Amino acid sequence: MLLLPCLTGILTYLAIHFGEPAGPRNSPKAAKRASFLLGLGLASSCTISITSFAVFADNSDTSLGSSDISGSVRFLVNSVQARTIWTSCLAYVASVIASVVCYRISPLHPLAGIPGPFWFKTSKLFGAWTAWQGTTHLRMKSWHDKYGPVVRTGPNEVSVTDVDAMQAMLGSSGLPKGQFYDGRWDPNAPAGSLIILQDEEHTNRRRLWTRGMSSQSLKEYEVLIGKRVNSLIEKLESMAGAGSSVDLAAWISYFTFDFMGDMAFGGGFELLRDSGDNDGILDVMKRFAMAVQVVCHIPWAAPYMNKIPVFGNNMKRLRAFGVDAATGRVKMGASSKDLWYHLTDEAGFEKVKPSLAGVIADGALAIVAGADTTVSALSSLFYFLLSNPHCYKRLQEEVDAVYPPGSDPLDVSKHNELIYMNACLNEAMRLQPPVPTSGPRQIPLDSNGRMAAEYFLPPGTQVFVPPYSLHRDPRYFSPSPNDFIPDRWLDPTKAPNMAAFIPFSYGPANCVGKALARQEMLMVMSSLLQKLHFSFAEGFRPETWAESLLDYFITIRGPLYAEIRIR
Ligand code: HEM
Repeated sequence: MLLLPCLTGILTYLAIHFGEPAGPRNSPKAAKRASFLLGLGLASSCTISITSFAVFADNSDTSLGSSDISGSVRFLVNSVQARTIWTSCLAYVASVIASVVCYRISPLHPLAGIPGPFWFKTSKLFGAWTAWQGTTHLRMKSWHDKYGPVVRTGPNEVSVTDVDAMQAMLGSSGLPKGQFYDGRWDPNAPAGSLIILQDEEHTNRRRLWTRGMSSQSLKEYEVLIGKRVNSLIEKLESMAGAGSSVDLAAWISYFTFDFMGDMAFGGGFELLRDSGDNDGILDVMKRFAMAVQVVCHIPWAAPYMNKIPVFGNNMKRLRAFGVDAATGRVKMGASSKDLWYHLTDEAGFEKVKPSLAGVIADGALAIVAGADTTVSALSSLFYFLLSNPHCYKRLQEEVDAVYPPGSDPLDVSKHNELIYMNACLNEAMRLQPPVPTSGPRQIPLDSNGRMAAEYFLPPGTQVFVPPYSLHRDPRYFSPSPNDFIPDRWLDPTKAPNMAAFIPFSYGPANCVGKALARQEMLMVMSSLLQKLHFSFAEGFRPETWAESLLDYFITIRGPLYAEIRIR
């Protein structure tokens, strides 16, 4: 009797698999089609089972057509037909799942030859669970250590840490973003932000960003950065003293969010002034980042997830924040050529005026992408400097030479003299890249596939190039790839393979804010080190910092307690 639902289950799977229309698997459209086929298969298998039961068994004491409600309930619980329905359903569902899993682990699957962890080949749910735990970067690293430079990390997904494949994956002739990014769409927002756009839309929007990040634009932002750096120093000075214990990571985040608010919306946060996040917006962003990272692994679930209040509410609050900030900026008008000025094309370079909805989405993106990443980089830099006092001492000497007491540490014309600081910053971003796994690219469905090392990747495969694994790969960063050694960036005879260093990603969708981030980080580090001295706070266990770092596309951090003294 179970044979029929099992056969229907296998047939449904084959219909879903071979009838796949052109378009990404797992996309909401494909999910809808699969749901329809599954529903149809389920109904058919139950009907077939019941009919065949009626033919072969004596069912005289029970009636399927009963109009008495309590009788129907009794029927569903007790009757032989009901048991047949339940068992048919279970057999059907089990056979669909078994067909999917068997195909994915079978030699027939086009990624069958690529090594990888067994369970992750069977379903993306394992990837989603790992994402929820924030440990994707660590798992990927351990898999690359075990299986080599190309690892199968999902049913139709691989991770590649081979620099020779980098150009083909991320470079100018590289791949479009993967369906992973579909999970970042807010279905209720009228426009998406730059990070989720593709093709021409991406190129057009990116042009506005590129103008906003030109060297001339960066000059305009110096004043904004300087103002917030001075507020940060004032606040830290007021807390300084022997025995002080200040959460440096939190204070640096107040600084970066205040600055990004100024730059994107002409204001919006006053975290430094308030000495904290009174409105809880940072918390909303953190919870949003966590939820969205899970959805990205199962993008077909995005429309359903938005209906779950915890997730939907965070998205709503974030959207409301963007709209409020934008409304404020429009009312206030331009006081300087901030990012908003460029994103709205106030200078009138574009033939078609950018939509307000797109600018709002990008303003919010600037804050999430620009502030959080910079805090992670700076906090990690402090962690490594305080853990390696000889490096701290050498950096302090450089800052004292370039910006002696009384000189202006915000003078960016001296940034090219900060050679050791740049090396320290590179080394911190190498060991703890603020975007540890980054998002995957995808081999287009209408292409002939690509090669990665000796493996063929068929159309539709998502490809991760995870910075955390790449940056700790002994082939590219030796000796001691897990140690903080800024000198590796200074000695030309031991120069690391720069192609393997991708904290800002690589290619046409790399970080558009890279130059701004570097300028901002050098300005704030020079100022802090000129005026203050830092050490780990009494009783703080530094190892808890590294343990606290979780991968939610951006990095979520724990506290970093330091004792601060005025120099
Ligand atoms: C240390 C600081 C930073 C790091 C490490 C960093 C890293 C990255 C990475 C790895 C990506 C690519 C993500 C992907 O593959 O989808 C990215 C994209 C992006 N970043 Fe940054 N970022 C930093 C600072 C900034 C700043 C200051 C801004 C300015 C607002 C910014 C704006 C963006 C934007 C808009 C994108 C999307 C680019 C696109 O899709 O074309 N980032 N960033």
